[in-house]
Amino acid sequence: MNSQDLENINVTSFDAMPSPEELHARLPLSESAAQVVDAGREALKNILDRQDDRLIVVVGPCSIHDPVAGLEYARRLKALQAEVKDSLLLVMRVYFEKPRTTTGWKGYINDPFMDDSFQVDLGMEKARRFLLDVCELGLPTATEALDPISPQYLGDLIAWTAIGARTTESQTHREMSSGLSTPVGFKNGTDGDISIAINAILSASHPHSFLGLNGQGRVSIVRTRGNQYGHVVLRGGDGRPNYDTVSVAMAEQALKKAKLPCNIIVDCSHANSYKKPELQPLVMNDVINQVVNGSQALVGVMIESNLVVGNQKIPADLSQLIYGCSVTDGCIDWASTESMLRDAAQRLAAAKAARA
Ligand SMILES: O=C[C@H](O)[C@H](O)COP(=O)(O)O
Ligand SMILES: C=C(OP(=O)(O)O)C(=O)O
Repeated sequence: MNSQDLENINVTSFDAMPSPEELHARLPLSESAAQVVDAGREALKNILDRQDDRLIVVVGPCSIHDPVAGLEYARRLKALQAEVKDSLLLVMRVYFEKPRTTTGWKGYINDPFMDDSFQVDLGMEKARRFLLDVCELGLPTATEALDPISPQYLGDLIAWTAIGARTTESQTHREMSSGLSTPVGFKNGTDGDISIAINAILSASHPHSFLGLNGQGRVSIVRTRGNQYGHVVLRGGDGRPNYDTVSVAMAEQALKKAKLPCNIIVDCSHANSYKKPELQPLVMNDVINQVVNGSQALVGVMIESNLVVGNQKIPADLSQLIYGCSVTDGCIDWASTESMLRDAAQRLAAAKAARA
């Protein structure tokens, strides 16, 4: 017997990917996109450092599956940005990698044509093209980093990163976060446990050495500095919300006990709205009340929003897809998004004026 008889028994093939440098050469970062990414990251860090009193709003589709609809969404969000920019820092959710509870479509990178052809090489290229387009419109982007290799391909176009509820406890994701160039929001677990997010912030703030890929696509020992901009994202769990004042105060106490900055973002979707998109405005309203009433810990919100309300199953005949409607979690529609963001901006501006 030799190694070949014993290894990769359950692997059917290895198909080579272009290296991160090859993809960067094909779709280079433009000067205008670079300015947007850099300014977005700086603004996020300033909010986390309390040098900027605006609220972070990570808003956009649960997942990108149609770049045409995604860009239409981005254009609308960009127009709204001008109106609310004094109170809100808008960062568009551009999620390409979906962690599934069991199985399901795993996102635009994994299966860009939604036909189980899994053309990951094209998915990565299309994802990079889309991020470039959004940044060039003038919007900073947010994504979930699920695959630890993807940031080498896309990281220069991202301003904010989430580690999801299913991976916050994973050492691989904590190590990766320690080297990411963006602030990183760690979700509480699907069972509602926030201690794993706090442990993740602590772990990611330290240097790590681990296996990864360099720009040439060569397996490397990655040595990181540690990321000082980790924070908690409360998304509810175990069928219960955790955005209320008591839950936020408990999260704040836990952060203080761990000697970490008290920076909390509330995800208005997922278990905080029982996965019912129409409840997201109520969650957002509650968070704005808390901020207006003086909460020091709440620095942002996340909203799952699309052109059209709700979600749809991926049909066998893709021509039947509803334009602008999520194929993963349900989203609020554009009109509700606009009115939620305008309302929040007005209330925050009025509270600031009253304090002045
Ligand atoms: O935000 C997305 C979903 O909640 C997450 O990917 C899990 O989805 P699933 O339970 O439908 O697999
Ligand atoms: C998967 C997501 O969230 P969570 O990790 O909180 O389930 C998401 O925001 O798309």
